[in-house]
Amino acid sequence: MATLDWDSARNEVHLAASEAKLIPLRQKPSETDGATLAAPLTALTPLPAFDTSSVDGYAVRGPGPWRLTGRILAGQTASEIETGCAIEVATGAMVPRGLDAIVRLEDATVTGDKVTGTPRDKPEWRRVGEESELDEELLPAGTPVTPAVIGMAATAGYDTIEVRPKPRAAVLVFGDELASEGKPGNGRVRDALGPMMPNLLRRAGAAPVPGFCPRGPIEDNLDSHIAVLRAALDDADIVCTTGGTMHGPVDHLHPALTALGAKYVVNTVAVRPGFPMLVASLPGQRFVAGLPGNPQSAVVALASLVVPLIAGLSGRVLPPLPRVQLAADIPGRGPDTHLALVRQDATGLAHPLPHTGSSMLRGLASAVGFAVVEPGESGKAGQSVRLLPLPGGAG
Ligand SMILES: Nc1nc2c(c(=O)[nH]1)N[C@H]1C(S)=C(S)[C@@H](COP(=O)(O)OP(=O)(O)OC[C@H]3O[C@@H](n4cnc5c(N)ncnc54)[C@H](O)[C@@H]3O)O[C@H]1N2
Ligand code: MOO
Repeated sequence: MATLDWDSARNEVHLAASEAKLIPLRQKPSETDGATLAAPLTALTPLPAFDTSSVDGYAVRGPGPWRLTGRILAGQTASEIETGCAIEVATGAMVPRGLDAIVRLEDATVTGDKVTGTPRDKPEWRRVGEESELDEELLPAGTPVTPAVIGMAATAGYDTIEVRPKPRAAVLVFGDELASEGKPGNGRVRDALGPMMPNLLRRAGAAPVPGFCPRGPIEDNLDSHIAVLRAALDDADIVCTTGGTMHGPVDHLHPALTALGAKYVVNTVAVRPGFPMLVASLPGQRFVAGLPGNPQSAVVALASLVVPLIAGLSGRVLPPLPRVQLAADIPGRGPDTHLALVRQDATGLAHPLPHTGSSMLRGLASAVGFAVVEPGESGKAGQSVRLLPLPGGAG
């Protein structure tokens, strides 16, 4: 399979994942934070569902003074008000039919059962259907569920809503040279990706699979790779592997994928760093994302391909990329897209960071994301470019 340009690779992954969208579930709104609406949220009643007082005061009909005949508290039902009468109403209460105005508590004088006062110019109650008509679409399918969406669903009277869950993700770390504790040295490096990737995936909207987030370091032989991939694919929609994407003596990812019957969606991308990144689909609507071993390259691959994978499986659009203005020049990388680490200052200007080698994490740790320098171009100070956000990146 030929190397794809960076935008095509993202689109291909999003398309393949959209065709394998996760099956919707019905859940209580409060349990759906981070999921995605599988169907439009429509108004089950007009909103508000009844004319509702927006102040504490007196509903009145006809010219004053008015005779105080009753009280309606929030939660009670209201009938009609007669001419010449006043009914005390609380904020949030249903207003009586036929009212002309509401006189605020602080604008009213009550003497015995007589109410006088002057209503304000604007009506002091919310009209039925003011926010939405019955059956109006409040939010489209594909909307990410946030706490505000949960509140909207509850307000609209939903006991359950139909959502696609967060894709379940596993992380398999390959590399016999990796140590899980202690200081690096004597040919061994600390595993940076095992601790980092599950947290990045969580920030990117996936649900880490217990026991597989991370799993590793996995022994560098083909049988171990096949066995652990098979086990992870039982429980995960997305299995992210780190390392072994090349064809060195102990790089077993490609042969393992072949043994499992995987089909490449993307296999290498014209982007620097991170070009050996891949996404493959497996039977049962499962995906493997092969992230290169160099730590920054693995993160580039996650932001480039796994974020669209999560979006597609969730039934969301490919997240549009914001734009930033560059504070300084950034070199291009010939025919490849260059993803350059940047931090943003308080005015929003994007400053290129030092320590950008693909084996380094120092620049990444201060980055908001990657400035996208287009193929064949270089970035110029003052230029507006796309920003690939780093999930959970520095603010
Ligand atoms: N002959 C060639 N060799 C390499 C090329 C190339 O074009 N021709 N490209 C280099 C680039 S660029 C990358 S990126 C890597 C990708 O290699 P792999 O995905 O097979 O990764 P590994 O070889 O397993 O590891 C690469 C590097 O990263 C370190 N590593 C791996 N995992 C971790 C981890 N969890 N935490 C910290 N560091 C990790 C590993 O020790 C290696 O130094 O291929 C190049 N080679
Ligand atoms: O492509 Mo590598 O991922 O530059 O380090």
